[in-house]
Amino acid sequence: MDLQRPDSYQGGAGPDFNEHVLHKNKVVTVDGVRVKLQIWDTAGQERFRSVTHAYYRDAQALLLLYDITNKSSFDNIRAWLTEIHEYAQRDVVIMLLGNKADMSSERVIRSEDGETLAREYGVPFLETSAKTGMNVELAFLAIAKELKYRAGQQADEPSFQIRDYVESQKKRSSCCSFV
Ligand SMILES: Nc1nc2c(ncn2[C@@H]2O[C@H](COP(=O)(O)OP(=O)(O)OP(=O)(O)O)[C@@H](O)[C@H]2O)c(=O)[nH]1
Repeated sequence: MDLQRPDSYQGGAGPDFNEHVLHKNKVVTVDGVRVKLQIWDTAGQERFRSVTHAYYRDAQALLLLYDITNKSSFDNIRAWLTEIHEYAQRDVVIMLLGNKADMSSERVIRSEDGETLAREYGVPFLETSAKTGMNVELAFLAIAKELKYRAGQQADEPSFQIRDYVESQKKRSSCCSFV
């Protein structure tokens, strides 16, 4: 399964474009099936928004990250969700991630605030740390499971609920960092 590069991308958006959109592939094994995710890491800055529209218009899934030590990054999430509703596919899989969970001494956004926001928009929520790896694999695995489920959905198959799956699997930074 691929998160495809948008058709509109012809490399013609100028040099800034490539500097601010990082592309990586990640292969996740879901129930014995290898799922290839094409990941586009778009810059969050306002001035690159016109570029990012093209990316999330064709995306199958979007991971929205804020930094738990940075209130404005959290406050910006609502604006991103509004943009997504305007430009992304109607059934795009969205996940909210509160990153830098390892930096508990500098935390300004409580885990509950992330959970409340995610609940309001009906999206799964995880706190992650790119530094320690906490919940990072889980985030990609949950997305891959959801996309694989959608691609091969059988009428008699029990439905996969990404929010329930994430809730059952997640590790909380407050209690289990030694696990
Ligand atoms: N401690 C800690 N540092 C992190 C974590 N994730 C990213 N960083 C650091 O935070 C800084 C910014 O990381 P970036 O990945 O460039 O952040 P970004 O939000 O993608 O930045 P833009 O793409 O410019 O919007 C870097 O110094 C990273 O090493 C994390 O989970 N924990």
